[in-house]
Amino acid sequence: MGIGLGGGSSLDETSSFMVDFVKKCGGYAVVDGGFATELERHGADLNDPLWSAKCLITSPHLAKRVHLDYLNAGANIITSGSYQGTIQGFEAKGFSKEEGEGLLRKSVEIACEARAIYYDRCTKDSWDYFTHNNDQSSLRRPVLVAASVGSYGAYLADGSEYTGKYGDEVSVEKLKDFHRRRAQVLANSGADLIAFETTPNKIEAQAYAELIEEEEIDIPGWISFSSTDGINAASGDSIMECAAIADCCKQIVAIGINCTPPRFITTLISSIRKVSSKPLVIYPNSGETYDAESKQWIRSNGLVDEDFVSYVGKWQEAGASIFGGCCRTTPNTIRAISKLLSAGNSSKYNT
Ligand SMILES: C[S+](C)CC[C@H](N)C(=O)O
Ligand SMILES: N[C@@H](CCS)C(=O)O
Ligand SMILES: [Zn+2]
Repeated sequence: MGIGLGGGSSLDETSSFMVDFVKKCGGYAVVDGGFATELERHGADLNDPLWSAKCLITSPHLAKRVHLDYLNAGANIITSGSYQGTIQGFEAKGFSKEEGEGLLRKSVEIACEARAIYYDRCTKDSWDYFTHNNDQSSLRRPVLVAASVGSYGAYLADGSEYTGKYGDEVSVEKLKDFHRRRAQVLANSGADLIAFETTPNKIEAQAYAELIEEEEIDIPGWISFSSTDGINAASGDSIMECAAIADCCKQIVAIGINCTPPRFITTLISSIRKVSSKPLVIYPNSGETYDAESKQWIRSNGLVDEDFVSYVGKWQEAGASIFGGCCRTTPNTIRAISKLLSAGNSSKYNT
């Protein structure tokens, strides 16, 4: 059972959802890292139009394992394997619409099962600890399951989530039609929130915001944007204009930047802060660049986990409160982020 608001929650409850969750987690929350990256580390071949969503068909056990890896590393929010899983994409593989919808639901079920396993272990561990130490300090962390929605560009599987250049024929209406059914299915899947990830442009943010209102999507969500220059969204649209669209939507409870090099994040946070006071979720990639043709990441500089983690304090100072990693980050990254933030928290309480 999740700790989400569930259907029929009031707008007031929704608007404070993420603020309350972050408070409950101790003033910051940790998101998981690269789902696809960790699947690959376990041997999955994701060279496929469905990319990480391929595992929903071929290796659901691995998906559960990856969620558990991230929970064990300290994540408070895990994102489902539905990023590049679309009903259209499943149909192209020969599945029926109903089967495609079933695979989307399954992505959330797998994440919920991982959370249940994690909770069970925590209960057992803390009971063992309590009986031996008379201390309840190892009680379980709060965990949300976020249903991932990748952009239209992700579905195109040509890397256009990093360009946002969809062509003149792609309108807000067309994007709404593209995303409609998946958003409805995921909103009713048992997820606590929807994560609209790696959004490269303004029209897609507009499409999400309108869809949420029109379809009465009644679970909270976040919209996070990609950037390739640290100033604008990936398409070149102003990040402030993109964030302002997300800010106007009541169901959107956090705004973010993901799958963007760490070195670009601080300036983007400052820009978003000019137009929104909603919680900010930051989960950059490793700093490498994605080559859509070979489906490989190309190393652009020598960033390693430790370098990534050294930025986190600056992002917190700039006003973000939810931190994690995206592509090419691993449970080690998430473990290091968790450690750093909890050390910061205990030093606050000790001074
Ligand atoms: C976030 S990107 C690395 C996902 C994969 C991309 N949409 C592709 O299919 O090439
Ligand atoms: N969370 C996604 C990637 C977003 S860019 C995944 O790893 O499947
Ligand atoms: Zn990513």
